[in-house]
Amino acid sequence: MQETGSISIHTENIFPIIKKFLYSDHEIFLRELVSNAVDATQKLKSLAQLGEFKGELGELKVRVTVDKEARKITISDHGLGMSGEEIKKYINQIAFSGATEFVEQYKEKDAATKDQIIGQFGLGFYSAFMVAENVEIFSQSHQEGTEAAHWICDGSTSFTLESTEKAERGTDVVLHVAEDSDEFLEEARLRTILTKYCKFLPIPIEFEGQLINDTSPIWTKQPSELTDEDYKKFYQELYPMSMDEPLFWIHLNVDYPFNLTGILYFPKVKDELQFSRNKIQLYSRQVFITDEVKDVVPEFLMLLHGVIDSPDIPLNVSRSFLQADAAVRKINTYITKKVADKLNDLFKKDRAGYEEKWSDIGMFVKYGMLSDEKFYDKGKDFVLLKNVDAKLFTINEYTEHIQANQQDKDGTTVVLYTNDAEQQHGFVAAAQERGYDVLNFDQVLDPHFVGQLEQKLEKTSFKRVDADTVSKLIEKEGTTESVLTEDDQTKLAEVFKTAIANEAMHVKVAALSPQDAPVVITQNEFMRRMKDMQRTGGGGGMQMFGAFPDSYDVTVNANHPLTQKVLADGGDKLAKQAFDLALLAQGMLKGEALTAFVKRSTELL
Ligand SMILES: Nc1ncnc2c1ncn2[C@@H]1O[C@H](COP(=O)(O)OP(=O)(O)OP(=O)(O)O)[C@@H](O)[C@H]1O
Repeated sequence: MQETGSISIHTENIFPIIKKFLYSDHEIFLRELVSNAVDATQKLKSLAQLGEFKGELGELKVRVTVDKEARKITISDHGLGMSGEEIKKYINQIAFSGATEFVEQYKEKDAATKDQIIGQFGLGFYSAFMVAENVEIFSQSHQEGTEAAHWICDGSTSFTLESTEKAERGTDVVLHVAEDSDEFLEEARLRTILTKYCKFLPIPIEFEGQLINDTSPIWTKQPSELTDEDYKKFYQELYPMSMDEPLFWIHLNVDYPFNLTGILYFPKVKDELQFSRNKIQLYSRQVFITDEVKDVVPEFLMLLHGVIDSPDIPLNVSRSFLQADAAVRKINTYITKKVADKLNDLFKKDRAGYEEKWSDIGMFVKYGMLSDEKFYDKGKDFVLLKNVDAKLFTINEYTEHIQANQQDKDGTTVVLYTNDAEQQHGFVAAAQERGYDVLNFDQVLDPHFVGQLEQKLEKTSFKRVDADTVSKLIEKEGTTESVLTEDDQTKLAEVFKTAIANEAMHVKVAALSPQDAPVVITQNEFMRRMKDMQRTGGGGGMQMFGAFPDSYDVTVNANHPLTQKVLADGGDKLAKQAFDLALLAQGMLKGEALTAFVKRSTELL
């Protein structure tokens, strides 16, 4: 038999279009052809299992070889093969119409969407023409009594089909590599592509005599069959460059209402701003698709590593469509829930181990709570708050811990925190002396997290320890009486104002305990937060706060022996000294002012 013919498709010359537009992604031809070979092999295995194929299966390997001299790449399988009629049906019709459909969709899209389609659309068999000027198929069907067939085509709509001799069952696809695709004749290049896309395919893939893949990666197995070592080993396999072991992992496995398996690893995070290059890899039936999993994995979990395998993730559509896709949304929700359950489980079953890992997982948890309401609802039970003594509490435990001592006169629980325990040491110590507890909120996300907790927790407010003098941080019933008359207080304030001589420092005299410091410099919590937000790009209405210079409250303690001495003395030297001491305690005394202070101190001594 010999036949030449013309393939009937709607678009003439799809070949140049595909070749031109898919330039950046030519390498996927190999993924497509090897996947087809694997599919054909698996189909034959299924037929054998069903008893519909009774012959010898033999060794079911897919072989890829390259002959640089002859400019040939060959992909051979021992799968179910095709008869001449089947080639006409599956290749001439299905493969070509798939490519036509692609081009039609593609032509309508704008440039940005085009970029996204590339690499997500399985172009199938036709992608061979991105690198080959001629493609041949030699195929022997598994069905007894069929002649082997030989098909040749140059990507245009005409083809030749003839019968041939082929000893073994299965299909050889031979690519005659085009002039402009020399790179694909390099063994190293082909090996890299195979390793990228075919590393976990379910049928052995041999390239130039070497096995490329692990046919049963651990995500396809049951968790009960696996040990911790297996998970760690697989992590190494996924990220050979990674130095650290993962902290823990989640084995995903769901078959209804969508199909998904995979393993998500929690990595060790060295510092918060280090964004990892190890990304989650997305597979579809063990074929690598992409590591751009945005939209499939919730944003806050992008820091995780691992693999997700799902045939239900539509790969042939654009990004905007993906976001709206119901299956993708469900996958998102499922993953979020799984991660929350795992964390909750770790927390419940091994509190000590969980606390040990907290410095690494704290950021995920807080980020998750901030970005996802549902995650907040779960996370509030296992998020931990650390105090300055490095003790960890859940939110409930903490509220209970401070309730008795840190309620103000209106019954609001006041949570005190520091964002820099070193710098605010004086304030922290003063609060602790009062029996107050102080939390450490010194991570990048903490300002936002404080804001969120304040909104969510009833009758609770948050104050940074240096937001006010210790007696005012939590306002209780009953006030301390001043030992000074009102006249004296006004006089005292004047002395300090003159001594400080700075518009940004608002002096006020208050009756604090004699044990408190003589002078305390604070920045109002509200004003400070507004300015912080403005600095981190809060924008909008915050602009006006940013425009103000930093301003501070200087509280002079009327009941402290030193301030009484200042009043008796009348001069501003002592006042200046007391003010500078307060600045010094906060690390705000610098440069010339510091030199002047040291000089004055020596004189006073
Ligand atoms: N190595 C092969 N052995 C047997 N049949 C094959 C082989 N390669 C391709 N085919 C047949 O040709 C058809 C078309 O292949 P093509 O790769 O274009 O599309 P597909 O595999 O159906 O879908 P996809 O676009 O996801 O790759 C296949 O469905 C299959 O029936």
